[in-house]
Amino acid sequence: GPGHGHWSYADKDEWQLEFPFCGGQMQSPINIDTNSTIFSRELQPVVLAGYNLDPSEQLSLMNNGHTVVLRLPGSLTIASGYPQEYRAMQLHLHWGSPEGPGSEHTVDGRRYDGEIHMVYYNPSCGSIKEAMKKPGGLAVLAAFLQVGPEDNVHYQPLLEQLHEVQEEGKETTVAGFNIEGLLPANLGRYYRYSGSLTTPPCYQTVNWTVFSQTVLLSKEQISLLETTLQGDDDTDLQNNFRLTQRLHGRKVLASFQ
Ligand SMILES: NS(=O)(=O)c1c(F)c(F)c(SCCc2ccc(C(=O)O)cc2)c(F)c1NC1CCCCCCC1
Ligand SMILES: [Zn+2]
Repeated sequence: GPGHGHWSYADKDEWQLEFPFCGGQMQSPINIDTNSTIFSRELQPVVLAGYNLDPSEQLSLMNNGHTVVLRLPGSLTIASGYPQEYRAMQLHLHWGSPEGPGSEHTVDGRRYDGEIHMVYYNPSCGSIKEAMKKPGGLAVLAAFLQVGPEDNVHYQPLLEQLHEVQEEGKETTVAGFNIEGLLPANLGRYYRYSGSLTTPPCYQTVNWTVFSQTVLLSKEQISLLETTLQGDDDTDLQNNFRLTQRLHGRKVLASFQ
């Protein structure tokens, strides 16, 4: 609850008492109504640079009580798809439970099993702390996770370490791997809109990209994500998604017709 700066997905209606931006008019996530999106030929395919990390590189993986976060080197950049330069900060996941799906964005009212967020900052906005408070200071590449017929080998380096960070606050390291493999193959078909962090402090400074093509993981991999981690006071870390927010007149662009 409000007052001591700590928040949970259980009291998401009270976030705005403590974090005023959470009650703003440019909040995320949103439902993407595919009949209302506007095609924009300016939206070029997203091109990523520097993502095939050498196994000698050690990345921090941490359970921060709200999600599992993989810290990313700033050498990972978005080379195209945005007019500004963006450098990677971290990636994290959102998921549901064995009882139901847990993506943050929805498409035509459909919630997917999970969602990956790769978070970037615009270095011309200064430090990360300054960038996250400036419009366009942050960019998030989002992709939906969906149950498919077989294991997704690209997710194994992450998922096989989850048991090492089962408790809140636990941290481990993951050897460098091909981070781009965590995203869909087709980075040319996406939705773009201006929104916010989906967690307090809900800064309205995020340039969102939501890929149309989903990422397929096996049922066992999705189940591992849903049943391994613990949040506060040893409760299962599940359903770590915020409900969709009103557009308040915002337009959602599409890179495809
Ligand atoms: N979907 S999202 O991108 O808004 C998002 C979430 F939904 C998230 F739930 C999270 S995790 C909750 C926020 C948090 C808590 C602890 C720590 C820490 O101990 O270092 C850090 C962050 C989370 F970390 C993020 N992304 C973060 C937002 C907080 C800080 C801004 C820069 C990194 C992006
Ligand atoms: Zn997120």
